[in-house]
Amino acid sequence: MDLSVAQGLLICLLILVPLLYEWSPSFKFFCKMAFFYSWILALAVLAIPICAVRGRNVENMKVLQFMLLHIKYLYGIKIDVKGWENFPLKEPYVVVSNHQSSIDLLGMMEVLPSRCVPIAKRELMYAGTVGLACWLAGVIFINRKKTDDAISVMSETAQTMLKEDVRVWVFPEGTRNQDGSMLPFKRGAFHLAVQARVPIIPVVMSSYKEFYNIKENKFTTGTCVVRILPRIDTKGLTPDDVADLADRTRQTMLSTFLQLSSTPCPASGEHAGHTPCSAERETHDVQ
Ligand SMILES: CCCCCCCCCCCCCCCCC(=O)SCCNC(=O)CCNC(=O)[C@H](O)C(C)(C)COP(=O)(O)OP(=O)(O)OC[C@H]1O[C@@H](n2cnc3c(N)ncnc32)[C@H](O)[C@@H]1OP(=O)(O)O
Ligand SMILES: CCCCCCCC/C=C\CCCCCCCC(=O)OC[C@@H](O)COP(=O)(O)O
Repeated sequence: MDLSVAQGLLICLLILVPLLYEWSPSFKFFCKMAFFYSWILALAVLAIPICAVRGRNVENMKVLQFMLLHIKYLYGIKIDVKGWENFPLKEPYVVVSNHQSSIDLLGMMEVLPSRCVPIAKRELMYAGTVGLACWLAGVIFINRKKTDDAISVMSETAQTMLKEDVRVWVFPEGTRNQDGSMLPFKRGAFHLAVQARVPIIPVVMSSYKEFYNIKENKFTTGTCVVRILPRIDTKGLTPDDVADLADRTRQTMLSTFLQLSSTPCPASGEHAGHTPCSAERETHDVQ
C-alpha cells in the first residue's frame, strides 16, 4: 500500500513537473537557473583534481574554459563572435566587458584568450567547488567593500601581468546590470592598464533581453553577439588620463552595445526578432 502511494506520488510529480515547467515561465526560469549553477558546481568537482595537478596556475583556465563550452548548447544559446582579429597574439592586455548576468560566463568562455584571468568579487571564492576551481585557475579576487585592498590587489596585478605574461578580464561596471544600458565604469581596470602600460581591448556582449530577463523570469533560446573591439592604447598615459580613458571606452562600448542590441531582423527564420540584422553586423565588420 505504502509503495503504491509512493508510486502514485512519483507519477504525479513526473507529470506535474514537466507541465508546470511548460506552463509557468517563473518555474521554468527557476529550473534553468538552478540547473545552471548546480551543473557548474558539479563540473567544478571534476575540474578540481585536474587543475590541482598544476597547482594555482593561469593555464588551468583552459581546463575550465573547455569544460564550460558545451553549456550554450544545453541552453540553445547561439554565440556569434565578431572581431577575432582584435585580440592581439603576444602582449598582455586588459579586456573590459559589459556585465548583464552570470550567464555572461558563456560569452566570456567563448572568446577568453589564453593566459587570461578574470577579476572577480571575493564572495565567489567561497562558492564551494566553484570557488576552489576559480582559485586554482588563478582568478583574481577583490574585496569590493575595501577599496584600498582592491586597489592594492590591482596594483600587484599590474606587476604580475608583465612578469608572468598574463592578461586580465575586468567587468568595469563592477556589478551585474540588465537595464538596457551600461552602468558608469569604475576605474580600476583603466588604472591597471595605465600602470602596466598595456592596451585595453573592449568586448561587448549584445543585450540578452530577447531570450533572458531576470525581472520577467524569461529564459528561452536565442542569440548573443559578442563583439571584440579594436585595442585602445594606453602608452604615455598618466593617472590623470584615467577618467577620460574610462569615459571614452564606455562611450565606444555603449554605442556598440546599442547598435548590436537594437536592430531586430525582419521576420524570417526561427530567431526572428532575436538577432541583430546580419546587414548591421556587416557594417560593424568593415569599421
Ligand atoms: C568547470 C568548472 C568551472 C567552475 C568555475 C566557473 C567559473 C570560471 C571563472 C569565471 C569567473 C568569472 C567571474 C566573473 C565575476 C565578475 C565579478 O565579480 S564583477 C565584480 C568585481 N569586479 C569589479 O568590481 C571590477 C571593477 N571594479 C573596479 O575597478 C573598482 O574601481 C575597484 C578597484 C574594485 C574599487 O571600487 P570602489 O571601491 O567602488 O571604488 P571606486 O570609486 O571605483 O574607486 C575609488 C578611487 O580609487 C581609484 N582607483 C581605482 N582603482 C585604482 C587603482 N588600481 N590604482 C589607483 N587608483 C585606483 C579610482 O579612480 C577612484 O578615484 P577617483 O579619484 O574617484 O577617480
Ligand atoms: C557551499 C556553497 C555553495 C554556494 C553555491 C554558489 C553557487 C555558485 C555556482 C556557480 C557559479 C557559476 C559561476 C558564475 C560566474 C559569474 C559570477 C557572477 O556573475 O558574479 C556576479 C558578480 O560579477 C557581480 O555580483 P553582483 O551583481 O554585484 O552580485
